[in-house]
Amino acid sequence: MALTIILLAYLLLLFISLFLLLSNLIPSRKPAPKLPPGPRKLPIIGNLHRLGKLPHRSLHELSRKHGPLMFLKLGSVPTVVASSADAAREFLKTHDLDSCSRPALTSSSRLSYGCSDVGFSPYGPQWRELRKICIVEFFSTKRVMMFQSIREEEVERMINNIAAKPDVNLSATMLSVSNDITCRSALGRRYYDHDGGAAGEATGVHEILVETQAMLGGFFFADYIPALGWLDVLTGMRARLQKNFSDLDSFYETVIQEHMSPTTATATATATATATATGKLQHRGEDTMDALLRIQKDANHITKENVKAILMNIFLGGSDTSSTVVEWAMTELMRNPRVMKKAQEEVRGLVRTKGKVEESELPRFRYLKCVVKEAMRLHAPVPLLVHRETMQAFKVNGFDIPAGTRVMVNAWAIGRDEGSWEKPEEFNPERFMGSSVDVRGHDFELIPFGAGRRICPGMHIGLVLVELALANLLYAFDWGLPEGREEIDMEEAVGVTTHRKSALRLIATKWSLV
Ligand code: HEM
Repeated sequence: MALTIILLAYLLLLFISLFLLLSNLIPSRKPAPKLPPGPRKLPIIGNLHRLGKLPHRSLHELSRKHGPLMFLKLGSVPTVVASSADAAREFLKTHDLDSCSRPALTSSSRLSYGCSDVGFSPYGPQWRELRKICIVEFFSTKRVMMFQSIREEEVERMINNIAAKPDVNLSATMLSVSNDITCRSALGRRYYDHDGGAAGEATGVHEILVETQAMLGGFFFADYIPALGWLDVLTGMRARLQKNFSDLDSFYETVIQEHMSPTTATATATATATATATGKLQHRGEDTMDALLRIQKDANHITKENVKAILMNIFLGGSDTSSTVVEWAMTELMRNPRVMKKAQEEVRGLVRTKGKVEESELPRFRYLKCVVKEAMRLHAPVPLLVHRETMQAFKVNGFDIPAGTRVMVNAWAIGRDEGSWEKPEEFNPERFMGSSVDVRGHDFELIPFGAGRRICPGMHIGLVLVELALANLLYAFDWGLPEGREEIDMEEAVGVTTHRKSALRLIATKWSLV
């Protein structure tokens, strides 16, 4: 009996030893992923404290130490940052399909009716369908041509306003012009009062959009440490977001009602082209809003929320970005009189006594195009592009990029990368003369519009507006600083789009050939 017990105990021990041995040989857990290098993380917040006020600059500094492919933990969110052309190519081309979704952030989700739009929608059938609709109804060459007269009229109006009041807040003026053009193209008329504010300051829907920008660039705990999301209520951010959402929603409702009301319907049907002095009704056939409502009526699954969310994309994309490029281009031209003179000579030499620059002339301005590229290289308007999220795990340069990782491509840092650019801090448009490097998403050292599946669909509209506005500003006026000012500061404001911190105030002197 005792022998049997000893034998059983021995067999049990043998079994346990074998089990332990085998479980050691066959690891039950996957090996830890080999993540790209990055700074040391703190408990709970990870690397959140390293983002600073201007994340594109802080991340650029960090990438100097940790390399162009860097891994951070922002709160509990795994994040990879690409800061060179090669690293960007990996995410926007080689692994574009694996990394072309968008994270659902607090503000973008709310303002896009739960990601019912194009810009913040996750990758999938809904995004594909809405993007296609937008490309046909707003971004196609046909539509861009249709809106040409609106752009030319609004830029001419801007030039006349400046001639009347030569002490100009160019930042506000440009924002108003691009907002007016977007409103007239997409909604059929202007929607705010230009002259209500001082010195070109905007009022009405424009103010709402400024707040929208602040919300999209604002910090929400819920986006990084979900367990602390309740702090967003205490900081007042939730209430601000809700107020902004309600303001935008009432604006969309007004526009929709106007487009559905019989008077507007008649105006649209008869395709009137009445440009009134007040700019209150300026329909030119079907505008984008009419088209979206038509599609919504025909396709049951396109909701009113989809329509409103797409409008938000068009407004944000259309107003803020192009004006930022002109703002920084003029800033750099003021700091570089040689370049200013050369650009003015080109425009004035080709346009001569015509009195204004029209869109048909833009292809002839080779140097001006270089100025625009150089301004976008040094001042990428959306410095971290729009954040992406990986859908699959994949490898980059031997490092693991897990699924669900947030991807930030630092276009601002790439534009200043010594590996891609000679003397990157210098504003030197000549670097593009005779170079094939372009902004259209093929040359990863210059990607102000992003690249790959999510590339900006409004690139063509944006570029035309920037070139038209800049060419007219350079043609019509000589520019100086206000009295007592010797130089222009270069500080950037906080936000998704990087504007100047202080408005660009300049004095315009009318130029004429005779
Ligand atoms: C100079 C002008 C502009 C610049 C620099 C710019 C920049 C960008 C960037 C960087 C992205 C993100 C690309 C990515 O994720 O890879 C983007 C996306 C987008 N932009 Fe623009 N943009 C401009 C003009 C416009 C205009 C005029 C519109 C519309 C009227 C517009 C509408 C959009 C939309 C809807 C998206 C989202 C695309 C998607 O996620 O599929 N943009 N833009």
